[in-house]
Amino acid sequence: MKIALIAHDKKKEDIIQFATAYRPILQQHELFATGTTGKRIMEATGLNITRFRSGPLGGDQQIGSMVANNEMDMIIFLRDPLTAQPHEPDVSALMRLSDVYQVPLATNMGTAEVLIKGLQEGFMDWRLIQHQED
Ligand SMILES: O=C(CO)COP(=O)(O)O
Repeated sequence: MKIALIAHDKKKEDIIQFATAYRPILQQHELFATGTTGKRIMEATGLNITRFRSGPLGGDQQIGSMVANNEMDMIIFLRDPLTAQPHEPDVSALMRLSDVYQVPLATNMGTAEVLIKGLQEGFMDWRLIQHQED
């Protein structure tokens, strides 16, 4: 599966903890991230991650483009709900596209844990069938 990992600045430590805790699961998949998030996770965990631009410079849009091409299976996006983001339209656009294409997207740690455990249990296997149809 192709999984995107994204976190706003105040959630970077949280996503590093998440990636560390679930490293054995994550390393079985193809990982993508926005620029700074990916760099921080790679440094902390050694996971192999394809990095896009930083969020404010278009990284969310690049991941959105993968969603629109049906090339992204899951998004973990730990958002900071208490800080205004200069690129809020890009953030909203990514969430909108995920809804358009039925791509599971977690915006907080609680949902992220459910998604990653569900992934391990095979709850995402429907995406494999969809890939075969493309
Ligand atoms: O701003 C972001 C998502 O909207 C994240 O970008 P960075 O990973 O580059 O900090």
